[in-house]
Amino acid sequence: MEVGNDVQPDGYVPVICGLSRTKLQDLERAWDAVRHAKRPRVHTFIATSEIHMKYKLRMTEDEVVENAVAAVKHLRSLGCNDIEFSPEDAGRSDPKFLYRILGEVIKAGATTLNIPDTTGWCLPHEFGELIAAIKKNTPGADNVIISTHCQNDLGLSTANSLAGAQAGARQIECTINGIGERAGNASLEEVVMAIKLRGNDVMKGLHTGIRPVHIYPTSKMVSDYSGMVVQPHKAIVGANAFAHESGIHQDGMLKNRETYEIMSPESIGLPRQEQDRGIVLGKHSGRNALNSRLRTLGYELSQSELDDVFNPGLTGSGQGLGFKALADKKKGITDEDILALMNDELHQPKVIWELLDLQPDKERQARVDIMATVGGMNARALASARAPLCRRALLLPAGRTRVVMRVGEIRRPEYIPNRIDDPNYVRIFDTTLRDGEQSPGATLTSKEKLDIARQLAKLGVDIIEAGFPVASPDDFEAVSRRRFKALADKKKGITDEDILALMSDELHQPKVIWELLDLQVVCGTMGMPTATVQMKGPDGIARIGVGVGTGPVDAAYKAVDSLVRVEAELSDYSVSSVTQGIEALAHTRVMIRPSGKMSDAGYSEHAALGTVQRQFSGSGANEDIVVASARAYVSALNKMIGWMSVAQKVAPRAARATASGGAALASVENGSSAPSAGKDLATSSM
Ligand SMILES: CC(=O)SCCNC(=O)CCNC(=O)[C@H](O)C(C)(C)COP(=O)(O)OP(=O)(O)OC[C@H]1O[C@@H](n2cnc3c(N)ncnc32)[C@H](O)[C@@H]1OP(=O)(O)O
Ligand SMILES: CC(C)C(=O)C(=O)O
Repeated sequence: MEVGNDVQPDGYVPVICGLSRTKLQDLERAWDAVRHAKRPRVHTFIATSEIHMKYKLRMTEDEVVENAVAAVKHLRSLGCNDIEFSPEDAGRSDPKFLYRILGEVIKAGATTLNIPDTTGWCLPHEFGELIAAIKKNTPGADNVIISTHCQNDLGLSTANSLAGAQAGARQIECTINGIGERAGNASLEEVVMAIKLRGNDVMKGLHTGIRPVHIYPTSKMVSDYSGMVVQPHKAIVGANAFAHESGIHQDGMLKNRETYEIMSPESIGLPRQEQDRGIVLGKHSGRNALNSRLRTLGYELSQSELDDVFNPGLTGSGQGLGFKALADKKKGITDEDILALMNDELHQPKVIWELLDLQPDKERQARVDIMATVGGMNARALASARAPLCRRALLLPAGRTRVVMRVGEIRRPEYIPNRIDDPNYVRIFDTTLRDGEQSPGATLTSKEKLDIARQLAKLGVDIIEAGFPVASPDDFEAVSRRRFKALADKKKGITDEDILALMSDELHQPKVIWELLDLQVVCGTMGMPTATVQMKGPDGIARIGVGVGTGPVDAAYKAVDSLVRVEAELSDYSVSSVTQGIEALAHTRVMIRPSGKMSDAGYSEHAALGTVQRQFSGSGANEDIVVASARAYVSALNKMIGWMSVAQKVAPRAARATASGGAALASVENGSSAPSAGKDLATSSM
């Protein structure tokens, strides 16, 4: 899908927007980046608070108004007729000055007025009053769209955005997972779901065009790509958002899920087994939750049997370890734990499914052939699961539920830059790719940005702010590549710059330069942890490397380093389990940066931090934590090598910076029979 040009069957195509200061050079670059989109928009801004004007801009009010008006007029003269203007730090600006500057930019041709609470200073009632006052006192405000852009410094960004919409704003700027500068931005998923659930009853019918079933996959993608982990208790998309730990809640959930859930996980694209109901068995669980899980596992217990399993100490049977005692010792009780608890002659399950055949295959999959008698009829099914989950596989057919996701009815009015025909429609303006990427530590490659933009289009966001084109060649490319195919179609002469941008596009894919084939680790209390890896290099030849480290992961990384031979420092490493239990899938994220002889390489400009060394993220998932860790590391190394090869080709500044890194690579190459990343840089940039 060519984001910004391909029209979806219902007529939807997102607006593609680029951000720009009021400087002519920025404006032209931004327009150049977006103008081939079907619906191009430029967003220009200048600060209006006393503190920003005096210390940052060193401009008077009159000069600020003059700059703003000139910028909007210049954009009009370039042919841009969808123009958004923001008075930066509006939340701390004098409202009277805001009415003045906003009135002037409307006269000059602005179509959307965005009101940023840049420092997250306002309380919800204040921000709502500010929006209402702007609508009331700004000449011409009735003929434009008023928008909100709320930062989260006091944790109020979602509340402020909603207060703004209730006061008349019809565009909300937000980011996926709420990522952004400092404490982040209003989170798209929170804003959208609040409007979806409460828009009708308490917000006078407000609604959006977002398709919520795409929320969870989008959140996951942004988190994986940016390396910004979502906190477990984050509203809507956090790992615990639909999990229930305590007995009273679990009991309620089993009786009716609306007792503790105001939306279903399926509605945001997170499938859940119906009979699970998000119940996490643990020390706070009660009998009802335990009994429900036992039934799912095939056990039908009488009340006294259940009491016995739940807490043998209480029933006086005193036989074995009960559920409560086990839960006290262990965080998170899995099906395997329960099966072990029940591994007692007294508690054999009723035979519902009978195992006929079990066949582990080469890919460590177990296939089971099972037979069931359901309602007097014989049924037979084949199921498979990864070894060692043979038992799980047995349970699959009984437990599987098909989750049907409904997109729901979307009422999206025709797109007119300064008008919304439906008075209650709120446009969703996503700024993940610009403001979100301003999160210190977040890095996104062009390919990742394009993937996210595609996902945002699936989600149905009205406007995608794709970047700040003047910031760097990378940012320009990230905005403009959304329409490159269309550019090639329309443009008669493709310039060198176009070709370089396209080339960097190809090279920017985190393509597999080095591939991890096999990994074996020996570790324990005796001796040194040692890892052996087999990897396929850029020349397609498989080689074996060995490393000794302080632990198994360190040893694996050293083994990878012995083959890849680029100098990288691990700046962050985290591991989380995707599912519960001993067989849980480990999900590992790493961040690396060039080091040693290459430490001069990979610099780029960051809005908040100035010149910063780029970091490269990678993630990997596997049942084996060391394999997951090695995959994440190799993926980050591939990204770093890919980025540096592009930097050498398309960005003169980066090329200077990478010169010493390149030399280091070349010297490695000379002394080694393995192909170095340097050789790959040379060949892949041809
Ligand atoms: C609230 C926000 O999120 S705003 C968006 C923040 N995003 C970014 O900054 C994107 C990344 N930024 C960059 O790459 C760089 O800062 C650039 C390319 C935009 C500018 O780089 P430089 O020209 O080297 O300027 P630098 O960043 O050092 O300083 C900013 C300059 O812009 C001026 N400026 C800031 N905002 C504006 C504005 N809206 N309109 C005009 N000038 C502005 C500042 O006063 C300062 O001017 P000075 O150099 O005369 O003192
Ligand atoms: C550019 C503006 C809208 C901004 O990001 C802010 O003020 O926070």
